[in-house]
Amino acid sequence: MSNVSLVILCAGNSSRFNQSAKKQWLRVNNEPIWLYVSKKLTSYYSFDKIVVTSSKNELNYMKNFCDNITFVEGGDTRQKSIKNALKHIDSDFVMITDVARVNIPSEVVTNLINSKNEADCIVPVLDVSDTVIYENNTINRDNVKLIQTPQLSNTKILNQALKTDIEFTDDSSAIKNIHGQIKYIQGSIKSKKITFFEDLEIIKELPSPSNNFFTGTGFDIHPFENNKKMLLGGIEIDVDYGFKAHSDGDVLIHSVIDALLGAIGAGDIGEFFPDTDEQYKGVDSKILLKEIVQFVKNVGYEIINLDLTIIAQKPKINPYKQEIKSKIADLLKIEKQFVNIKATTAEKLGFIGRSEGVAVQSVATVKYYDWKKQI
Ligand SMILES: Nc1ccn([C@@H]2O[C@H](COP(=O)(O)OP(=O)(O)OP(=O)(O)O)[C@@H](O)[C@H]2O)c(=O)n1
Ligand SMILES: C[C@](O)(CO)[C@H](O)COP(=O)(O)O
Repeated sequence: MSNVSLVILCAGNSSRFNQSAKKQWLRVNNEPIWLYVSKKLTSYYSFDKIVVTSSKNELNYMKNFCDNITFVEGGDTRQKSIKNALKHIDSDFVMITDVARVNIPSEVVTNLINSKNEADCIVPVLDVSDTVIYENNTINRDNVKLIQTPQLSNTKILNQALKTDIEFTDDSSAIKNIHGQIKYIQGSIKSKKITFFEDLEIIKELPSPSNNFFTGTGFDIHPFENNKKMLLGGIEIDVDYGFKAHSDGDVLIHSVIDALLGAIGAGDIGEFFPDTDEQYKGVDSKILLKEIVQFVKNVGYEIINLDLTIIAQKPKINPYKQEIKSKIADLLKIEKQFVNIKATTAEKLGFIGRSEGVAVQSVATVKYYDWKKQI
């Protein structure tokens, strides 16, 4: 046992990166950055345990990628995410890093490990080579250091240091606040963090996302219910019956959601919006689809096209096809030409043939967001 655990902080919103995909979900070949970073750091050193913090809605999805990482829900701030992660650490030392420092060199990790008994927190820093102005006055740049991650802390002392309401921007500042001992070691320009879109330059040497296309299928059925508004594909259908359901019953949108989740390997609609949850009672399915489209994009995909088959003895679908296409294209934020709708009866066979309900089958295709093309 090495007595050192690794925490990769990955629960941020990536708001300053300002792209449809979050920075932690950019792909290197088929690997999201967070997994790439985790594999890289664990190739340098044999950590006791690897903990990755995740935002609440990405936590279950992350678990689909590997079994040797403990995934922990992050908090509203970096520091709260660290506190949550520390609850899962039982080694004496913990190395904590930002996920967006993608190119950390092995020497930095080795130097941190080798210094672990020399202070309460070991911190890689960089000197500043430009002139520095602070509140309009030029100050001695030799006194200015840029603090990086990973930082290696004594777990007990870090836990103690974080028992505060003060929000620190890094672990060493919290430890310094309780008069812990800090040792600064040489950082690396290669450890620079991706914060803004322009910072993609940092990873331009890494392989592009793979050109793979991914497909997913969706299927949903709802029975009719009299005297209810019918919503299908996000539009109102002019009949005096609707669909029986926990939500608004939009069987087409539910099928599309499952196809999208299938394409990105994220399970099914019930895992995101359980039909036992009161908050989804009567919910507008367009809201659910918007949330899923956002999720698909956040975790690093672009939607290519959608092909739908509506199986209905009644109502007649043809008069509504164009309007449904426009609505779905708008919700998916793709061009209308990439949404296809087919309708068929069930030839009077079975429950659909007896006009008891409608089924919709969908196929969605997605590909990775290509960050390299954006540089
Ligand atoms: N509540 C939070 C906020 C941030 N982080 C992580 O802490 C690091 C801080 O880096 P930063 O560049 O600030 O990431 P974001 O918070 O995602 O970026 P932004 O501030 O632009 O939204 C990142 O690894 C981020 O995922 C976290 O785990 N939990
Ligand atoms: C921890 C850190 O990376 C050290 O420089 C930095 O403080 C993180 O800052 P951010 O505001 O979360 O980008």
